[in-house]
Amino acid sequence: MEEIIVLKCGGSSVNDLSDDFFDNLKALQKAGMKPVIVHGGGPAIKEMLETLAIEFEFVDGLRRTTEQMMDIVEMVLSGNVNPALSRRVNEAGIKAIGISGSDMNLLQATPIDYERYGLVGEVSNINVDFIYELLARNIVPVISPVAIGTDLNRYNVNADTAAGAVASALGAKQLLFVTDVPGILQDGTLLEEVTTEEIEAFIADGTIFGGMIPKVKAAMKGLTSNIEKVMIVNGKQSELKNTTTLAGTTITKKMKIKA
Ligand SMILES: Nc1ncnc2c1ncn2[C@@H]1O[C@H](COP(=O)(O)OP(=O)(O)O)[C@@H](O)[C@H]1O
Ligand SMILES: CC(=O)N[C@@H](CCC(=O)OP(=O)(O)O)C(=O)O
Repeated sequence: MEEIIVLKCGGSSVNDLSDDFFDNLKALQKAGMKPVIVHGGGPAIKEMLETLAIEFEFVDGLRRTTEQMMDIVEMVLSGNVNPALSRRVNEAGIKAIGISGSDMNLLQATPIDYERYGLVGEVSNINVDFIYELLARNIVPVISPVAIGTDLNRYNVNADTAAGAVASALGAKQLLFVTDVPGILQDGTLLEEVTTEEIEAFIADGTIFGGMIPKVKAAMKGLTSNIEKVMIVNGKQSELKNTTTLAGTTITKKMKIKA
C-alpha cells in the first residue's frame, strides 16, 4: 500500500477550505499518496444546538453528550458537514465517498466515562480493510467521527482524536491537522517546529489551550506509533499550495539540540 496521509479538517475551516487545499489533495494523489479525510464540525453542532435551544457544556474539552444531543451531533456531522465536504472533494475532480464512522463498523468506540461525559467515546477498533478497499480504488474516504459501540449506542468522538486513531490504525505516515490558524502560535508568532517535550510545557503555561489541546495530544500519541510527520496547517489560506513546503507547525518527537 502506498503512503497514506490522514487529513483532519476541523469544523473551524471545513466550510472555507481554499481552492489550494483541493489542488493539494489532487497533487498528493498524483504523487501516489493515499489521502484519507476525517472531519469535525464543532461550530455547526453549536449553532444547531443553539437554534434548538438545547443547552450543552464541555467537560475537559469534550462535549458532554446526551441521547437527545447525539441525534443533533449525528444529524450535523453525518447528515450535513460530511456530505457537503465529500461533494466539494468530488467537485474538485477527486473521487470521494462520505461515510459515517458508524457505517461498516468503521469506527468502533467505547464510552470514556458515561457518568462524566455521556455518549462520548474513544475509538477501540477500526475497520481498516474497508478503508484500504476504497484507497485501492483511488477513492478518498471522508469520515464523520460518529462511532458505533459494541453496545450499539452511537458515540460522539472528538474529531482530532478520531483522526489520530485512524492514522495509527491505517499505518499512515503523515497526519495533517487542517484548521483556522497557521499552526501553533506563541505570542502571535508561528512556531515552525515543536517537540513533544515543548508541547507539554506549552499546555502547562497556557500557550496551547482550547481546541489546540486535542490536536497536540493526538499528535503526540500518533508519533509514538508509525506516524512520521504531524503538521498543523491553515486550511483557509494558500499555505497548502505546495506539498513539499507546507507552511505550518511540524510536531516532532526528536529533541532539539540547543546551541
Ligand atoms: N498556541 C496556539 N496557537 C494557535 N491556536 C491556538 C493555540 N492555542 C489554542 N488555539 C486555538 O485553537 C483553535 C483551533 O482549534 P479548533 O477551534 O478546535 O479548530 P478545529 O475546528 O480546526 O479543530 C484556534 O482557532 C485557536 O483559537
Ligand atoms: C466529544 C466531542 O467534543 N466531539 C466533538 C465532535 C466534533 C469535533 O471534534 O469538531 P471540531 O474538530 O470542529 O472541533 C463535538 O461534539 O464538537
